[in-house]
Parts: sequence; structure tokens; C-alpha cells
Amino acid sequence: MRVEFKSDREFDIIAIGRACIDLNAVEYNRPMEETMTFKKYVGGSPANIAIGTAKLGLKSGFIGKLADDQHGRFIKQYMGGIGVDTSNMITDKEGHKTGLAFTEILSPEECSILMYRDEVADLYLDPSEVSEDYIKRSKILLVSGTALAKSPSREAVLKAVQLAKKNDVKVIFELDYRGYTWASKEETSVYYTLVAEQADVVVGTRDEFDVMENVEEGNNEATIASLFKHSPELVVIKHGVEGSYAYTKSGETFRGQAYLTKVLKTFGAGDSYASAFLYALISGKEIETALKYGSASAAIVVSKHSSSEAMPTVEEIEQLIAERS
Ligand SMILES: Nc1ncnc2c1ncn2[C@@H]1O[C@H](COP(=O)(O)OP(=O)(O)O)[C@@H](O)[C@H]1O
Ligand SMILES: O=C(O)C[C@@H](O)[C@H](O)C(=O)COP(=O)(O)O
Repeated sequence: MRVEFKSDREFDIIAIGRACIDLNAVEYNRPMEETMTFKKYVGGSPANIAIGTAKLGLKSGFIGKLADDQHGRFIKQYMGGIGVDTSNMITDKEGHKTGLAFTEILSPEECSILMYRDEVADLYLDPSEVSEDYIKRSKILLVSGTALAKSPSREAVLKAVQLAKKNDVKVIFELDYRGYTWASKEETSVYYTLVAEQADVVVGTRDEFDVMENVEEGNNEATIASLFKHSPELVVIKHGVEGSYAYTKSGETFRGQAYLTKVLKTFGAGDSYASAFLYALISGKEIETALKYGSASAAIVVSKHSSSEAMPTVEEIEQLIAERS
């Protein structure tokens, strides 16, 4: 089965949410307390996806708010340089800061992220800064769940979703749960459910769907039974190295196997997976093939040091799939 997109759109994908900085431990396989050097990359899940899809040759754009400082300027310059349209990346004028994510790589399997996200510019995106003229030029609006964590970014995203639906732009909801940013899991559950029920495609890990449903140890069957009563036509549930499942409203289930690789760190898997999965869907590939693209892209990124800069090309993804078939 394939997902249909409007063909007459200038942009393939416009992402909305945070564009931040990742500071990845240069000396890894040790606790962060013993790490003295960090390498700077652009980060933030939706920014990583905009970059990942641009590297795959899609026309991508971004709606977000950047700090008026060196980090904000670096992010805009880097994303523009990769080919992401930055015309709707607004510069904050109220002194808010760029979000920072320090990554700890204790071992390839034990990674964690220490986030500095107080008063971050991205959560100050205002609804008045979301343009219908921009959104309606795209096939997809990619919404990051973290952008729903606080007002006014929350209302900006809700407005963007309304405008996307009005203009037949497919809404892809990446749950992207970052607990640190939210007041409570109850609150997350309310806003995740609100947007998931309006989205066309919902993507997340099993744990993230549990947060959305406000349950412990939920199951995929219950998740899809509930979501398919509403707008979603496709739900993708990721289970880490055990792979992923795609469920369609018409009743099909597809399984994507992870491609085992020499892992350097585990973060970046989700964003690289989403980039290549969406690339394949937009390119008209079957869902089963799109799962392979997502898994191969993730396998490449977990074997490298960064999330954004490590995003692969189509050739690298196709080569890995061919080698493993
Ligand atoms: N250690 C790993 N080795 C290879 N592929 C992986 C690994 N971890 C995750 N992946 C791939 O990345 C996808 C997304 O990973 P997951 O950990 O579920 O998401 P997230 O990074 O959003 O938490 C998985 O479905 C799998 O294909
Ligand atoms: O999303 C962030 O703010 C941090 C990311 O930039 C970081 O690279 C990361 O954690 C990506 O993780 P993923 O969800 O496993 O792709």
C-alpha cells in the first residue's frame, strides 16, 4: 500500500518545532563527568528530520523560532546550507535562548541526553508567526510533539495543524516525547491525543504511545483500535532494535526489521528513521519498502557520531538494503 500526497506542491515537507544544538561527547564510552570535549551539531528532532529529508533530495522547509545569538545564527546558516528553506525561521527578540542537548555515551547501549531547555526560543513561537501561505505550499506538515509542551508554541502548532488540514497538507505527528519539557504526563497525554487524532500519520516509540495513552505497558492493538476511529490512516510504532510496525486503517500490518550494525550511540535513530521513511513514502514507495528505508537510515546514523550531520544519502541507504537482502 502507498500513501497519496498532493503532487502540485513546491515543498515535500515542512517541519515545525525546535531547531537546537547537540553537544555530543567526543570522548565516549565514559560518564559525562569525565568528558571534557563536546562536538557541536545542529539538533532537535524536527530540525534533524528537515535536514535528513533535505539530504535525501526532498524540498524541505522549517517553521520555528531561533535565539538572536551565535547559536541561532549557526543553526540557520547550517540548515540553509544543507538546502532547508529557512524563510519561516523567525528570530526571537525577547532574549530567549537556544536549547542545548549534551549527550552522554556511556556505552553503545547506554546513552542519555542532558537537556538545557529553560526559556528556550523554540517554545516562544507565536501563532501569529505561522503562515497559511507557507503551509499550503507543502505536501506534508511534520509536527514534533515537544512543540506542544508549552504556550505559545502549543497554539502555534495547533494553528499549523488546522491550516494543514484546511489545505490538504498531510499531517505527520512524530510524538518525540521529551519529559523534561512537560509539566506532567497527564498534560502530555491530553495534547498528544488531541493532535494524534487529527493527524494522517502518527509515528512514535512504544513508550511514547504509552505516554500518549497515559498507560503503562500498552499494546499496539489497543493503540491502533483507538487511533483508527479518527483521522490517522497509518500508525508506525517503533520498538528500538527489535524493529518497527506500520499499521494501516485498511487493516494491513507491516513489520520492519532493524539492520544490525556496529553501534556508536543509540540517539539519532528515531529522526533518521523518520526522514528516510517519509522520503520513501513521498517517493511513492510501498509502506513495506519505506520501513526498510527508515531502518537502514537509522542503522547508518547509530554507527556515527552525530544525528544531523550523519544523515545518509539515498545511495547509502539503498546500498545497505541491497547488502542485507
Ligand atoms: N541499536 C540499533 N541498531 C540498529 N538499528 C537500530 C538500533 N536502534 C534503533 N534502530 C532502528 O531505529 C528505529 C527507531 O529506533 P527507536 O529506538 O525505536 O526510536 P527512537 O530513537 O525514536 O527512540 C528502529 O525501528 C530500528 O530500525
Ligand atoms: O531532539 C533533540 O532535541 C536532541 C536531538 O537532536 C538528538 O540528536 C537526539 O536525541 C535524537 O534522538 P532520536 O529521537 O533518537 O532521533
